[in-house]
Amino acid sequence: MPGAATDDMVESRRYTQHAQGPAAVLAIGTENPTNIVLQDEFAGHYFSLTKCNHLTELKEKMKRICEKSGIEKRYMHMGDEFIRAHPEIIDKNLPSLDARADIAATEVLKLAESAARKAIAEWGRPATDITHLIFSTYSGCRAPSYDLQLASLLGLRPTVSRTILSLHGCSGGGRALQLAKELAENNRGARVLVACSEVILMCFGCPDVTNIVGHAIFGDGAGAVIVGGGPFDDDVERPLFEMVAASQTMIPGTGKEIGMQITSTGIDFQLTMKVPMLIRDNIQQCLLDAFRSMGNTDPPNWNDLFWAVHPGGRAILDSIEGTLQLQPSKLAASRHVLREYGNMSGATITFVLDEVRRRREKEDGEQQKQPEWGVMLAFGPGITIETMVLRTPKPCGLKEN
Ligand SMILES: CC(C)(COP(=O)(O)OP(=O)(O)OC[C@H]1O[C@@H](n2cnc3c(N)ncnc32)[C@H](O)[C@@H]1OP(=O)(O)O)[C@@H](O)C(=O)NCCC(=O)NCCSC(=O)CC(=O)O
Repeated sequence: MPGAATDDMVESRRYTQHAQGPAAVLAIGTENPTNIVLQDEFAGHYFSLTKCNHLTELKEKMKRICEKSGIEKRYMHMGDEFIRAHPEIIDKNLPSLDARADIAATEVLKLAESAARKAIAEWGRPATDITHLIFSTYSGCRAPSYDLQLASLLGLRPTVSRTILSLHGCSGGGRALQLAKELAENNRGARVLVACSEVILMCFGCPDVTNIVGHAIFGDGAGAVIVGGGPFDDDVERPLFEMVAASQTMIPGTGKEIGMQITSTGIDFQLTMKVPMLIRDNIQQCLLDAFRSMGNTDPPNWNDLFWAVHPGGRAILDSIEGTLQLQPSKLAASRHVLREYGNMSGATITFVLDEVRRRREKEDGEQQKQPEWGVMLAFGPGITIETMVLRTPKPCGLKEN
């Protein structure tokens, strides 16, 4: 029977097990395959590769989409040789899930490992100090899965607490970072490795009108982030973004607007034309809710913030910029990532965070300081919007209290 002393012990343990202050991003690493696909050559290449040159109208539509995509290049593991070796990938009448899953098992892990090693090197502490691992991908088909394999490859401790997130699509990175924040803040000393790794191999196939936008914008990439709460090891750890408040919202009745389904012929996906408009119509409320959850009754001027927005597509960035009346520079990091890498689904947001901090460091050198407060936004099936309020940490020596 628990007595009073036991209650006190439990309460005191609950108190001492919390971190000091909000969790923070402590390091970021990214990786892509070496194979580059140029966007202005993509339509011709893709229709030849899939043997669909006879679909002339669709091919012309693909060219128009590529021109308007805001993308210059993407990275893709899969090339011509792979398709020649696996003709079932482009034949809807043949099962191809096994072949896809075999290759993905190697490539998803390889990209994640490289991104994670970069993040750990930047963090500066040994990999064995990682207490939690969250892995997000839409390419997982097996157990034990990528989380366990990555933990082994990196030499993490056997007690590392692992979680795998599956098929969250482009919101997977945002979700993983929110979970990492919760874990870091509720477990003093926790250091959470978030790894997001995506290869389009699982989805690649012949074009149709529902998937043509996806084939024109998705690419391969992996991002890794180390998240931890205070106290920090001031000799080594350098917080990059404080993760102040986070929330997830779904837009009711929009389950069919972004969809992914595993079939014997790979992942079928669709994106409807309503996606940019639905995000535009709901984004302001998500932001207001996020700031009100922190006790701010007056929302900030959106142009006083820095922005790390998942570049789901050029039209999504345009619609957010338009509805919030953002200055063009505000989404520059997101547009840069879209231009240089395309949409790498759940991994993309880690590239955007990396780009925001790179720009901040450059601007700080030039004395054009970025705003202290910012927002991270990611979108995925649901439609789900992941919102996180971020803050630039004060330089060492200027810390409050
Ligand atoms: C595709 C675009 C680059 C096209 O640019 P514009 O809209 O400016 O140009 P546009 O209106 O002339 O459209 C060019 C052609 O594309 C067609 N088109 C546009 N959107 C389409 C869609 N979703 N499905 C099929 N076709 C589409 C138009 O009808 C038009 O055909 P025609 O020329 O024949 O008239 C843009 O609409 C865009 O960025 N859309 C958002 C893409 C998106 O949904 N991303 C979310 C990814 S999912 C994600 O990030 C989360 C996740 O995966 O989980």
